[in-house]
Amino acid sequence: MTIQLTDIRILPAGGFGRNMLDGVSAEFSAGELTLVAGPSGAGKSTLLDVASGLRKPHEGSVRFEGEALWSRRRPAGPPMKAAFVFQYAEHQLFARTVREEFTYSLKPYRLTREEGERRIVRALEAVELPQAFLDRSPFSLSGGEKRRVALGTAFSVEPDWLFLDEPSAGLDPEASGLLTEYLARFKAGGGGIVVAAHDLDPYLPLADRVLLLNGGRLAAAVSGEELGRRPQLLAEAGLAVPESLQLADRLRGLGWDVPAGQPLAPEQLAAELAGQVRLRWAAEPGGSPAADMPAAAYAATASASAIAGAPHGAPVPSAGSAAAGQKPAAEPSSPSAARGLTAADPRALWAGCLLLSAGIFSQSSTAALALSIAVTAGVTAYSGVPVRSLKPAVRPFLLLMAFSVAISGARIAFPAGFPGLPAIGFSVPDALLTLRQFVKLLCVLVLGMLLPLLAGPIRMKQGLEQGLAGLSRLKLPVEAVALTASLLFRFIPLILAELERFSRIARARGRSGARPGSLRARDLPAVLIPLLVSLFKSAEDFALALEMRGYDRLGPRRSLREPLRFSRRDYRLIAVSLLGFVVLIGAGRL
Ligand SMILES: Nc1ncnc2c1ncn2[C@@H]1O[C@H](COP(=O)(O)OP(=O)(O)OP(=O)(O)O)[C@@H](O)[C@H]1O
Repeated sequence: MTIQLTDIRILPAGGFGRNMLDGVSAEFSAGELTLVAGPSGAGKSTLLDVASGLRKPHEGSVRFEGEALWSRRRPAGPPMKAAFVFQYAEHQLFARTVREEFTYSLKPYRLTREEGERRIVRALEAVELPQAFLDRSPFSLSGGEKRRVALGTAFSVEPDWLFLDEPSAGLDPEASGLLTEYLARFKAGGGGIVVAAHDLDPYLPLADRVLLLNGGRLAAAVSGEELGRRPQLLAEAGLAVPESLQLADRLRGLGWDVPAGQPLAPEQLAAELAGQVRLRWAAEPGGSPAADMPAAAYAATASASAIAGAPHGAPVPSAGSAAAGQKPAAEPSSPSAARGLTAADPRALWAGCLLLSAGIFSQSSTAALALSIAVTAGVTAYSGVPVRSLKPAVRPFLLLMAFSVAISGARIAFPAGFPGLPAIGFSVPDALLTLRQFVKLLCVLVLGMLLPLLAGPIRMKQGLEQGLAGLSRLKLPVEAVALTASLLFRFIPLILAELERFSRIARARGRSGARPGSLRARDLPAVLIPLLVSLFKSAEDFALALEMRGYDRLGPRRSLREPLRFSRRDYRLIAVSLLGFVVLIGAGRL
């Protein structure tokens, strides 16, 4: 069984910046542990999402057992019995009790009650959680306990594939040891494991393959053994050399015969060294330690302590040479690098949007509407906002438009001598009338959607506040209006993000038929209440954050942001929008 990724590309989520994954090809095999390493933001979690089928790539192919995993927007191909543990355990737990978490994970497998119970008991044993935890709320647990519950629910489904994102985050050393033991057994039983991790030490001894990512690109794909021999590859990919490899390197420098190749776990390394000490003693006449042994042993211990005390990730001398040529991780694009409209003053964007919308609304002839469409398309293309960011709102609008046009044009006439078959017809002029109104609305919708994508909710609110500041002298609640508008713009993406989170949970926990970003009707009963609770909680967090920032008592004094200032570019933007408005009005009168 293999999962094959070919030339995968994931475009940046907001439409700007570098690709989240850029031309990555990799293969994951059953019976192997693939370790995905890389600095923060390198694309590790995104790669796990793609490999497990949680996320459809924008470009490239994902094949499981030789068959494509996606057919258009839907998951297809042979079912992959996979379990996923997210980077943040709290992102995947939602039920009222730990038992319900297990029940939710096991439901798609239609097990008998006894079998389900057996799986739960075994999973709790594997993560060393007492059965009493079954009645507790996942949200009353500590970070490490939540992580154990998330791992336990993944183990309970006895998957063929395990995808683990930073699995030891929050785990104490004992639990981390239990996890690696479990993974070794899982792998020996033929299961495929893909782990994304910052802390490579626990997983290197088990790793068959290591993928090194940097800035969304695959910097190297090597076997665990090769990485043990060439730790400098890590430094070249912008990563610190893990302590286990640093220690092995130091010990080698001190004359110990540490085997090159697959990195050793600390206890394996200790056993290796102890074996060598015994051999040297045995080789001495009378079986006593060689004269230089205590010194060597002391040096080994000292170097181990020095490494332990060294700042995390400090390169050892031999790897340091490579570190000198270390590539920095790709810089995120800075605001000054933001191009075109993203850098514009939000007041200019508001003004431009209002002017063009007013021009579009005044249209009635078909030719003038065609001009409106051209203007909207031109502005969208110039803004650089990817069309796919507009799809979630535009697609349902187009459906509504098609439906309304069909209904408004439909004509049913019953013959005078009823009963008889009704005459069905279609009035093109009436349908066109509706179509024109909808096209105007569509253009304005698209222009309106560009605003928050270009300016971001905070700058939009600031723009409104400053732009309408003069009206506050007339005792108009300018600040409240600006806050309401910006909260609306903020809350809609939040609702969509929560929906996406629950859709991800559903798919990661066995509901493979669900489309990314959506929930199937049959999953709703289990997730609807937690989804609503989570949204109310977010609303409460919003309110609390606003209160803490003095929105309820400090008035304008609490604003610490730099005031916005118009630049030449903003005046040009308004002038061009004004010109667009005049042209549209003129076209409407022709
Ligand atoms: N929801 C999101 N919206 C916008 N950009 C995102 C989102 N999630 C991730 N990214 C961006 O995609 C890139 C890859 O992110 P990813 O989470 O895959 O990295 P990672 O290697 O797992 O990082 P870390 O080790 O910090 O978890 C990053 O540049 C990140 O900023």
